[in-house]
Amino acid sequence: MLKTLEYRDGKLYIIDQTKLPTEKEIIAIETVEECFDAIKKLKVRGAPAIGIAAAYGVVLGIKDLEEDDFNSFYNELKKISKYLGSSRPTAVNLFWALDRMEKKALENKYKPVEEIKKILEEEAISIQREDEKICKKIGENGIEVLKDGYTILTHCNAGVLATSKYGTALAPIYLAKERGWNIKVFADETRPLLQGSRLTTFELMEAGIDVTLITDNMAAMVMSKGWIDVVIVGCDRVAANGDVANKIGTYGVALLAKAHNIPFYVAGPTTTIDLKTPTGKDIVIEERGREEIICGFGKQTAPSNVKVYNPAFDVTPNELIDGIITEKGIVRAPYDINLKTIFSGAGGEN
Ligand SMILES: CSC[C@H]1O[C@H](OP(=O)(O)O)[C@H](O)[C@@H]1O
Repeated sequence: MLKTLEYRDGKLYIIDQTKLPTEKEIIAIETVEECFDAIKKLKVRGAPAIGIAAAYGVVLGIKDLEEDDFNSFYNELKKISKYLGSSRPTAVNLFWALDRMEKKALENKYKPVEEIKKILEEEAISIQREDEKICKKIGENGIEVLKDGYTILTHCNAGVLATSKYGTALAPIYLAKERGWNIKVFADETRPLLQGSRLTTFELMEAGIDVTLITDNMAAMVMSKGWIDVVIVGCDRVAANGDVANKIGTYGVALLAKAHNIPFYVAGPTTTIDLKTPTGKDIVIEERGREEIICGFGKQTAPSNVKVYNPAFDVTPNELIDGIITEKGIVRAPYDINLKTIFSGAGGEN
């Protein structure tokens, strides 16, 4: 299985996902600026992977700090955290990971700064290791919505490349394959950055899983033919009422699934659930550059001065979602109650 991120000898190694599928280039990230750039340019991407990378970004940013009193050190750490947090606004895992690193520093405020740096390095490693276990659990919980012989449609990439391992939406598919089930996948190409055609097809084929690439505007026809048994997608932020921000186009896929009576599931760790954000209307949607649409991957496909709107995410209202597959179980409606329940540790199928 691919390894999206690896921290060793004080450097963060990532697959540069902007080069996939034609080049599998591993790059070393040695500074917080390089980490910011990698997240901003989607060299590393996907909510959990962004959070893990940002945690290591804090480690890289503090390693050469010379402040030896806690308050000065902590002020610098907060600046580094704020800087990394300005890279992308929608995936809540980024902010969750940064908050966790800040809290860890505060918990150890009476220790020597050099010891705190070591503790924070260990905290970032823990975040990555925990994500591996969480994604495996999402796979185990998510397999409940699959059957041997099923065909799944997915959008964007919520696989290994978006996490530390296994993925979220793709985790149940990998587990089904391990169990010897006959599983097929239709992957939306997912314009404009083509995470589906560049990344999802790449990683599923590497794993020997039957995947068919379709353009985004084919999903309706494929569903109308009865070829899809279930839709599973990832998530970048789940609001307290169960509205979900995910890659642009997800909302349309959810509407199509409803129209064709196809179950629609979202998969993600509880670190992607944001109880502080009441509804999907309150989620900040990242808008990206015009060049991604009019000049995607090197070919100009529109007049250079055409007006462009390029939101990287959209929001799927909770009423279109049959369940949210987490490491603590599958959360179902009423989401405003049941999302709080899994945070109270009660967890499990609702
Ligand atoms: C497992 S989270 C994956 C999630 O993140 C992707 O966004 P991006 O490629 O812009 O980082 C997409 O929304 C996926 O569903």
